[in-house]
Amino acid sequence: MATNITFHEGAVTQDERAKLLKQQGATIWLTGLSASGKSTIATALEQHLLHKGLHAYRLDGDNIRFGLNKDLGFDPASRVENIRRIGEVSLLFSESCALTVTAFISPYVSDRQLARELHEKHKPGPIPFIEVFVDAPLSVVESRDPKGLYKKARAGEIKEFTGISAPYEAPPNPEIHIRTDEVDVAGAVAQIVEYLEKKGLTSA
Ligand SMILES: Nc1ncnc2c1ncn2[C@@H]1O[C@H](COP(=O)(O)OS(=O)(=O)O)[C@@H](OP(=O)(O)O)[C@H]1O
Ligand SMILES: Nc1ncnc2c1ncn2[C@@H]1O[C@H](COP(=O)(O)OP(=O)(O)O)[C@@H](O)[C@H]1O
Repeated sequence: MATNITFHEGAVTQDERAKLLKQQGATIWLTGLSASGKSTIATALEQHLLHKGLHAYRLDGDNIRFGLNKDLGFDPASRVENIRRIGEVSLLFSESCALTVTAFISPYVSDRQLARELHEKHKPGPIPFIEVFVDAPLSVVESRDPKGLYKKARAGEIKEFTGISAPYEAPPNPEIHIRTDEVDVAGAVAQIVEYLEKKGLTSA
């Protein structure tokens, strides 16, 4: 038996897509030093949103630096290109109405600003870009050192390591500022979810 297809005129608009999927997309852009808690918070946030029935998707080193961006290292030009591509990919996911959570150091203000502009100047309408500063002092992240990278960086075994021998430019005006040396993971996720709720981004 032939499948009955209903044809609709023209290409789907952003508003139609959001109505059909009962969800608006947004990019939740986590930035911070290595071991500040980006991946831990992004994973917990993704879980929370999915269990609320929302389409959430996390982009982090595991699915980007080992795939799309496996040609890139950690010199300044590579980091710029890394963040440029991630900005483009997160825009596509958010355009498809996902709540997209990115977890990259993204050390330069100018690159995060370019990612923001890509979302805010999006045609036919802006896509929310929410910058989240995942913040903890260097002394704290260095004492966490879950992968032993700070130790290696101090020993000179890793060159251009963020916070030790490469710069990290803190966001001067993030939408959300989380101090992970003061709040636990649940508290951090709650801070982001409250913001999303206030902006009407969590009502499926
Ligand atoms: N030189 C140097 N500097 C910083 N980080 C390094 C470096 N070499 C490897 N790593 C590991 O790569 C992770 C950071 O990748 P990102 O894509 O987030 O970096 S960036 O945004 O392009 O700066 C980072 O992971 P996280 O600890 O999850 O942040 C490190 O594990
Ligand atoms: N409040 C917190 N939020 C997130 N992670 C925390 C917090 N307190 C301690 N941690 C720990 O800090 C480490 C952060 O590692 P990770 O999430 O991989 O950071 P990043 O992705 O920024 O490199 C984890 O071992 C995590 O359990």
